[in-house]
Amino acid sequence: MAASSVARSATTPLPRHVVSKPSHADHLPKTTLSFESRSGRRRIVLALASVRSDDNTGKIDGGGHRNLVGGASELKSALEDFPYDVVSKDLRALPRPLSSTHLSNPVSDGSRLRVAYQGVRGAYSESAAEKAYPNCEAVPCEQFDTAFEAVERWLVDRAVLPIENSLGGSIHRNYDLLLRHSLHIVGEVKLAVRHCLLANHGVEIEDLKRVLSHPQALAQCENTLTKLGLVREAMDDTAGAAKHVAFHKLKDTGAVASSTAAVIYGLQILAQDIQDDSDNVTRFLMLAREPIIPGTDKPFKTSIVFSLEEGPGVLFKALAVFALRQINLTKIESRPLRMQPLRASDDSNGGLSKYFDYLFYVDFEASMADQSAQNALRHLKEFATFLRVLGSYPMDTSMT
Ligand SMILES: O=C(O)C(=O)C[C@]1(C(=O)O)C=C[C@@H](O)C=C1
Repeated sequence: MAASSVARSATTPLPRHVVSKPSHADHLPKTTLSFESRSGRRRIVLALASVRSDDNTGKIDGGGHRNLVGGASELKSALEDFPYDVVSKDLRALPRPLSSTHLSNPVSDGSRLRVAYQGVRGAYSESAAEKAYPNCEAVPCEQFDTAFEAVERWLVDRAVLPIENSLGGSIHRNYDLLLRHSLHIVGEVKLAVRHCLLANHGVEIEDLKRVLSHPQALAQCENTLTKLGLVREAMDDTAGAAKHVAFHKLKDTGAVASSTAAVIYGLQILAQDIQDDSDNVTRFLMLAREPIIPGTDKPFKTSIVFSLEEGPGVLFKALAVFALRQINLTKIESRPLRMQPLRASDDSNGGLSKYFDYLFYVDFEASMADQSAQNALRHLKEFATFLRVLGSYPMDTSMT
């Protein structure tokens, strides 16, 4: 927290109520009060237990609760309860993730490409954003939806979000959001994910009873965590789990996260490479407001989503449009058609059957600039009830 002070004036009264409650991912204490300087430049955030700011005498000093001058006694005692000293200066200086409430407040210095990712500093998604866009300004977002919205509202230029992992499988939420939003896939990036078991200094592996992490990360370390007999608890992201363990100085709880998160949050690494397979790779999508012009100068991939009529062999027919043209499919995923998950239809026995309705997401190895890809999609359109091209983009052919 900065050491400047903000005086209270008649025109800028202190807020009477709690400004925001932290989300599951925000492990700063229970309540956050924000104060803005009159110039609007400096924002001071006090994170407290529940406080009424009925102080009408003094000023709040941003240097910390020990410097609080002339404030309400309630505020003072609340600040005393707040475990301030568990947070290092660096930890407090970290950017707070964007939440949907921040989305009406655009900030940009206009210089570096701003790239949204889900999680807090030290998340694998941050590394993926930096790999996809070297020298970018990686912008943390609380949720996947927030990252989509941040691009749509021009708060950031791109988003980099996980879509599948070689051990844990698909990140279904992002498949659903791809359809709900109108962003374009402009690239992909693969990241080798090497998980560590982190804990506070002085804690031994035998002391641990629980472990916190992102559900995908917990799933990728299933064997190790089972062997250790640890109770798993889901958090919004791996680095958020590390931050929580550090902030609360937990002694019986570890986190599954990256070695970068260990450094940022001052934790020790109890075990390295704890994922079930050493080849653990997450594929991330690069998303933008505008599509890129597909080329043929390098290997391209195209991602589409479609739905089909109910009937024998329709999915076979849909996939055949690619096989007929020697186009290789790299991924197929089906998701419930949420607007209309069940369809009633006359069945051959004269009754009324109910079918689940699906959306099919397919990635294929061809550029939309290739005639064969255009022909395949024209063919598919003849019987698909819905078809959207999500993007045609250069393949990440690196080994990670
Ligand atoms: O929690 C993180 O650090 C993330 O970046 C999220 C995420 C995911 O959603 O799959 C990304 C990569 C790993 O597969 C584990 C977790």
